[in-house]
Parts: sequence; structure tokens; C-alpha cells
Amino acid sequence: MLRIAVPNKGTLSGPAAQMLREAGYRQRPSDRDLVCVDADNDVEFFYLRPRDIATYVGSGDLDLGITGRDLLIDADSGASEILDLGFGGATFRFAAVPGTPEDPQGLAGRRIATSYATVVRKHLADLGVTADVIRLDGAVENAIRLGVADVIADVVETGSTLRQVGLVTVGEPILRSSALLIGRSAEQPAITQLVRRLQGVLVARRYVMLAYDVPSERLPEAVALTPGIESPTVAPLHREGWLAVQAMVLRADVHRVMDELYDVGARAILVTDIAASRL
Ligand SMILES: Nc1ncnc2c1ncn2[C@@H]1O[C@H](COP(=O)(O)OP(=O)(O)OP(=O)(O)O)[C@@H](O)[C@H]1O
Ligand SMILES: O=P(O)(O)OC[C@H]1O[C@H](OP(=O)(O)OP(=O)(O)O)[C@H](O)[C@@H]1O
Ligand SMILES: [Mg+2]
Repeated sequence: MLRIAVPNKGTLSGPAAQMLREAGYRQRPSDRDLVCVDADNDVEFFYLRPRDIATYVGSGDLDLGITGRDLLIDADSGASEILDLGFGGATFRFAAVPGTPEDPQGLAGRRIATSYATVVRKHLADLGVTADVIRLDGAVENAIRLGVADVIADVVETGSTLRQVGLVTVGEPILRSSALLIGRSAEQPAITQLVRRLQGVLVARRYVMLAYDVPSERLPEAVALTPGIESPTVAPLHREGWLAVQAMVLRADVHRVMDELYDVGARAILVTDIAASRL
């Protein structure tokens, strides 16, 4: 039975469970449950703090886990990225009071507060900068006002927490994080199947199915707008001189593509969601 770690709380928890449900797995009925067995799929889910997930997976006590790239790097546990799950996007960056130098060398000798001490130490080592890293559990934005640190390094998504406390980002992001499926190897057939299911959800989220009718002589222009993934399906309509076309289109592009199809003479242009997929 595959044993998989899923965040029990925090930003990644809801979207991770939702994605697993869409991939056909049973998830815990109550968010207080710590374990959920999916006997039909031969998988057992363990709900853990996202910060601990890479540790369990790195040690081999669990086969796979869902956690953030920043937390994976911070754990330095030997687990590695198998698949980017496309949610939980955030940057990890330095912040300080306005006017702090943007140049990384300006960090030398400073006190830097963070909950991600390993990420920050590795980054400073890469920059060749020596600074004092102070590890705090959370709410690190307060550390500057309270005189504990000169700079912080933390997760920034919308930036509203920084604005609230009057801090600004310093320099380029240290890293860009998102939720990942992590493991030690992706070789096992059971893992390959789970990865394929999750990839199926990613495709179903990114694409829609577009269907339309088009006069036969305009087919080349229409197909150029909707090349699909392999190639579009083209079928004759009962009405002479018209064809029906079906193709997958990026959700983000679909309204522009529909406008352009209309301009080349396509009609009855219909969009449907894809619930699941295997490409
Ligand atoms: N806006 C955000 N705030 C915090 N973490 C975020 C955000 N967006 C994405 N993440 C990611 O979520 C993970 C942090 O998980 P964590 O358990 O700390 O969640 P949390 O929302 O901060 O919950 P809590 O602080 O209550 O523990 C990191 O991988 C981080 O990059
Ligand atoms: O850029 P924003 O959209 O404001 O999001 C980033 C903030 O959210 C997280 O805090 P969280 O609520 O998780 O508290 P924590 O610092 O205790 O983890 C993170 O640590 C930042 O403080
Ligand atoms: Mg947090």
C-alpha cells in the first residue's frame, strides 16, 4: 500500500486534498482526522504539518508527500521533487525597512530572521555573504520592529503582510515556491500511476474542450487557431459544405480563440470543462 503525506493545515491543505479528490482518491471526511485509508486505490494518506512532510518522505517512512518547494529545500532530507502541482505559488524573499540596499552584499553582518533557516543559509553561502541567521517559528515580520533582526526572509504571496508592517522586499526572490509531489524515487508502478492521475488533473484544469461548426473552405484557418494537442477531430455535418471541429484549448486563451474563430466564419462555438484526463 502506498503511504502518502498530505498537509493537515495551512495554505496547502485544502487545495492538496481537492486535487487528490479530483484524481479519484478518497480523502478524510473531517479535517480533524489524521489518517485516511483508500482501500479501493491501495493508498493510505497521513495528514501532517507541511514542514514535517519532507522529513517523513526523506527518511523513507512515507513513500510520497505534498509540500512546498521552500519547505522541501529547508528540510534538506533527501526527498526530491517529482511533480509541480500548480497551486500554492509564492515567492520567498528578503524584506526590510524602505531604503535598505538592494545589493546582496548589503546583507553582510546583518541579523536575518526567518522560519526557513536552511534555505537562507544555503542562499547566503551561494552569494558568499556572511550574516547572522535567527530562526523563528512564524510571524517573522514583527522581528524587525521588535529589534530582534535587521532583515527578514519569508514567504510573500500578495505582499499585503509586508505592507501592513511597513516593510518592503529587498533584492530578487530567493526562490519561487509552489506545491510539489515529493518522493525518493518515481520508479514504482503504483507511484507512476498516481503521478499520471495528478498530471491528468493538471491537464483538465489547464484546458477546456472547444467544439464548433465551420464552412469547409475556412477549415485551414480555423484549425490553425485550434491545433489541439495531437490534432483536432474533424467530422462532416449533415448540412452540405460544413464541418464540425473539436479540439482542446488552453483555458486562459479560450475567449480570444472563440472571437477569432467567429471572425473566420465558425458558428455554434461551445466550450465544455474537462473533468479528468489521461493524455
Ligand atoms: N500566502 C501564503 N502564506 C503562507 N504560505 C504560503 C502562502 N502561499 C503559499 N504558501 C506555501 O505554503 C507553505 C507554508 O505552509 P504552512 O503550513 O506554513 O502554511 P501556513 O498557511 O503558513 O499555515 P500556518 O502558518 O498556520 O502554519 C509554504 O510552502 C509556502 O510557500
Ligand atoms: O504576501 P502575503 O499574501 O501577505 O502572504 C505571506 C504571509 O503569509 C504567511 O503568513 P502566515 O499567515 O502563514 O503566518 P506565519 O508567518 O505564522 O506562517 C507568510 O509567512 C507571510 O507572512
Ligand atoms: Mg505559515
